[in-house]
Amino acid sequence: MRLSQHPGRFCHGAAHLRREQISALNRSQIRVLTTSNILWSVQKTPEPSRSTQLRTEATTLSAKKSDASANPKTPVRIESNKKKGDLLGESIVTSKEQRKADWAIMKEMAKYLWPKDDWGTKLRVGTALTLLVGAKVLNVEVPFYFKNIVDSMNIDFAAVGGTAWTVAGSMLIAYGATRIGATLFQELRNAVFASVAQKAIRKVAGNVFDHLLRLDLSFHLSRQTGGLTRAIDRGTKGISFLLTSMVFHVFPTALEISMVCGILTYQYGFQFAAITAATMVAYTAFTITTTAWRTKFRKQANAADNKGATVAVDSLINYEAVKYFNNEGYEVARYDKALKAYEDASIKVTTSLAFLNSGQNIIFSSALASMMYLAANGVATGQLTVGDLVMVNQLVFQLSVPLNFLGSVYRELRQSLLDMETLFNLQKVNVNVKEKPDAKILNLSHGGEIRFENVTFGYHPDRPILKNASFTIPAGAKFAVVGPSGCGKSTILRLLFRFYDVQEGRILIDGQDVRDVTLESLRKSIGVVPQDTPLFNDTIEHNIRYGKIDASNEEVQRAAERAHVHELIQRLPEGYKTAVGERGMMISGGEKQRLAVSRLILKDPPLLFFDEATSALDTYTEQALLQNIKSIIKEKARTSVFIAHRLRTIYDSDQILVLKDGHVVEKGTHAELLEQKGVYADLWHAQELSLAQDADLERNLEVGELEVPTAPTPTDANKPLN
Ligand SMILES: Nc1ncnc2c1ncn2[C@@H]1O[C@H](COP(=O)(O)OP(=O)(O)OP(=O)(O)O)[C@@H](O)[C@H]1O
Repeated sequence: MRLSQHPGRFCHGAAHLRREQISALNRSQIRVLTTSNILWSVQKTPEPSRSTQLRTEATTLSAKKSDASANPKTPVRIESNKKKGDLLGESIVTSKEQRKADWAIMKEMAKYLWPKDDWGTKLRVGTALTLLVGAKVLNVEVPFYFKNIVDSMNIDFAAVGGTAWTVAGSMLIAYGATRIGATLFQELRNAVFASVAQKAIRKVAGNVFDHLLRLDLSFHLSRQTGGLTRAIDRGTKGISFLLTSMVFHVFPTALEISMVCGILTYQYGFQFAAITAATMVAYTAFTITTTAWRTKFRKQANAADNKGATVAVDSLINYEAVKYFNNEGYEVARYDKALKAYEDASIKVTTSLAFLNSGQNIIFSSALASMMYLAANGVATGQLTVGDLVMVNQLVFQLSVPLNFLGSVYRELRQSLLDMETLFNLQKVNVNVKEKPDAKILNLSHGGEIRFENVTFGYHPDRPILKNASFTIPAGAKFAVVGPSGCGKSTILRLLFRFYDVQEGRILIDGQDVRDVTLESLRKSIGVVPQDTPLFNDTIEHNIRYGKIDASNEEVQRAAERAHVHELIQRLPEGYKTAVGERGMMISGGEKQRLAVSRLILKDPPLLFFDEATSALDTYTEQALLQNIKSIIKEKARTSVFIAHRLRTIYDSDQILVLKDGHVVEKGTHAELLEQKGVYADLWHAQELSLAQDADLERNLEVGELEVPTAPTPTDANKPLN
């Protein structure tokens, strides 16, 4: 059972909780509730304490997402001069820019067609081209045989005697064989070329994925997963089309048109060739201009498609939040809005396609009719035979296939280029946190002392989170960071891990600036148990082993034992093979935290960070796990940093740092801080008081009916509660 996050609502409602309702709560929940209300009032922050917040990752994720996306200054830089919306193909750019981008993509793709040092691919492309020329030559021969068959049949069979076979037999065989040959060559060509396109797809998709994983956290926090995956999907499909069309459509159609024009000129004079050439020019010009006009509808459809996918994925990821607030109708309406936009754009795409098809057909049919008129005239004047008339018809008609193709190819080509542009733009997103070319391997020979020197940092320049913060975490010490929610505790870890770089000051580990060492050695040295454990939609075993991919089953089990989760896993019907669900939604928050500790144990790093690592555990499991964490820290004298709201979990630290409003306000041991009677002392007393109350509450629960005390108001935060 979860309770209201709102302190005000809680104090109002809790007073009226009846005995049976209270009994239904588990005791640790009651304790957490009272503690958090006191904390809230002591800190005087408008936010409820983290302990009472719904701990669904979904809520956190969406909150951070909206936070990041709401701010236009999200630190994502894109090299191109277009807006961020371009990433998903949403903004309309000028045709000149578009052409430049198209050419860049074509050039890039040409590298995959003729890759340096890859003789296998070159051989395949060469063979495919030879087969293609063969198929086209055979194709152009078909009308010749047809003409000869018609001419040889143009006799009086009754007078001459014999059959069609004796008269036109060889021509019929040649006609059939040429047609079969052309088809075989074409299919063989497709088979030979298939691996070239597939290899290119694999390579580009792999590069994009690799780049995405290297991008900054800030990019991923502001990403729209649904739209992104859709764009990648379309982009990779576009690669295959672009490569195929570059080799099989543009080049061969040009070849076929030239051959037909040549034959017509040679056989029947320039008039025929002139009509063919004029038709080609008109056809191509019409296709290009109409397609350019239609492109904007396609872009709109793409943007709406991405939006729809984003809304759908976001709603499904946040399924629990949707249910908590009965917002199914709202989500469906949001999705429907995107679908409606897609519907409108798609209708425009289809109607404009009808216009394009009709125009192409009118141009082509007019040309065919004119040629037929010229040929019929020739037959009437005795200059041409009926076979010639048929041949002209067939030659020109045969052109309609590649031409029609060319029209749709151009259309699809534009579409593919658009989709691929999104894909290629993703590869251009800049990584802000870069490794220096001369970066060194982090050397921890001094035991892992961490020093923040005058560090100023804000996710957005106008809202600093840490302000000139300086402190030292001694090597091998147990160090704690406390302070009100949102004061920047987790930010310390993100900076140390170099998810972000500081704006001023520097962070040193054993005297080395984190910006001067390789990212790999830095991140390898730091182990983190985060607030919200990211889990893969796989088995428990896979998720634990993620700390050390090559760990043996025994190592995995040993890590689980030390994290106090082994027994629990064994009780599950499928044990270590139990699936945890998407983002670990099928296991509890406490189980997730223990899996995170198991991972950390397997990773075995020298510097440890625990960001509210035990906040979701009951007191008993928390104490047991903390004991084990202590032994892990001690066994190699590791530097460890604990971020905690519950001061009882960190009071025995070698040093405690109190942060407030981005400043270090106090530091010292527990005893020293109590002596100072400052923020820490207030928090400590408030929490102790609440624990005493919890004990009372638990005792009273055992003896009879009771009213839960209301939460204190901010003004009486330090007074004893009744
Ligand atoms: N990626 C981000 N982009 C913008 N602002 C952020 C981002 N991450 C955190 N913040 C903001 O920075 C501030 C400090 O965040 P941080 O997570 O360090 O707080 P915290 O002290 O660990 O809080 P808590 O105790 O609630 O975990 C918060 O106001 C938070 O909203």
